[in-house]
Amino acid sequence: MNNTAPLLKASRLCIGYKKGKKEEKVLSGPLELEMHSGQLICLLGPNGAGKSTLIRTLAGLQPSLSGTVAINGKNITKLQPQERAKRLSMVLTERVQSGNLTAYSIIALGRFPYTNWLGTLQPHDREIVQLAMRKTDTTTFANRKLNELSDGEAQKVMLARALAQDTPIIILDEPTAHLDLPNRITMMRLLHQLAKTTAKSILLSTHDLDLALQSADEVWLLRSDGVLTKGAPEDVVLNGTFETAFHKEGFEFDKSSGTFSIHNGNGKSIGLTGEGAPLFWTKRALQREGFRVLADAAESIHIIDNGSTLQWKYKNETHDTIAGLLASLRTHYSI
Ligand SMILES: Nc1ncnc2c1ncn2[C@@H]1O[C@H](COP(=O)(O)OP(=O)(O)OP(=O)(O)O)[C@@H](O)[C@H]1O
Repeated sequence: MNNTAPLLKASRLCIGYKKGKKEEKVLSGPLELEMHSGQLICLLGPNGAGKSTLIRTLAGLQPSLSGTVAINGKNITKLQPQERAKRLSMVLTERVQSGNLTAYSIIALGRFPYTNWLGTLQPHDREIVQLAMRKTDTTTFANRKLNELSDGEAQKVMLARALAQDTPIIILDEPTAHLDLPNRITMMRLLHQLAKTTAKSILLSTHDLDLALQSADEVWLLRSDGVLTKGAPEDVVLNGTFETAFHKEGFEFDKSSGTFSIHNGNGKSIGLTGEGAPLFWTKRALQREGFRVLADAAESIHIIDNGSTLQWKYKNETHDTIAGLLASLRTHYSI
């Protein structure tokens, strides 16, 4: 429980679309949601569940079917655009049509709620823009035009713009979508640090389940049937809610490693004893071969770690490599 007043609060919120005059397509609700200072929240769910719809509704970019969204206790629909822009910034996945603007100009636009009608930047505004560029690693392409940047570079520019806007709430729709793995990790680490060090409240939607489980303070799991469950990442994994939200025939979620299995089982089970990295990687190899690694299996593999060497004992055989162990298992199990 968080006892501080929420920065953003949704009450009895129903999200979806109007189909004609009377009919509604309700995607989820009624929802009770809160975003608190210092929190990084990851919104997860399968394709089409309604993540973007929820994000747009919370940011006031699309109307709710019913219920309210309040920022600092004030209904978002009653906030003047400039007032709202000082409290909430938004990063969308789609590329903005920027004409010929440079990355710097786009990032500087983040200061618009604070500048005069001419958009003149004061030294203080320029400092914030520079800081946003340093944090997002966009300084090197500041003078390049946005439409000449890669999708990943453009995405970093849009985050820099949101940072320059310097709002207590930041909402991002799939900010890691176009990034390579190192940049995805950097982005999630940056957002996590921002929430902690600047007391911002950050909500993002993502399909990067592993990174979300590692970095979120809270996850919101939106299932295809519209049910939304909230909790600490570790709680939703251990109580099975996480697995249920992504349940699909032929997929298996391994709670001990926090990963989905991409391999079809061969119907056989095997036991495994060992520790640390050798245990983790041996289990991965066995799962790739289609084995279910179970504590009560009839036969077991034992990993012997002598400090400088590793060995895998199976029946009366000893193997020096995982490849050797797997070759032996294939022979024994005729797989
Ligand atoms: N303008 C619209 N009018 C009616 N239905 C819409 C509209 N936009 C989206 N939808 C539908 O709403 C549902 C949720 O879409 P949404 O984009 O919110 O899902 P999502 O969880 O963000 O999906 P993804 O992970 O694929 O990005 C989908 O069935 C989609 O077809």
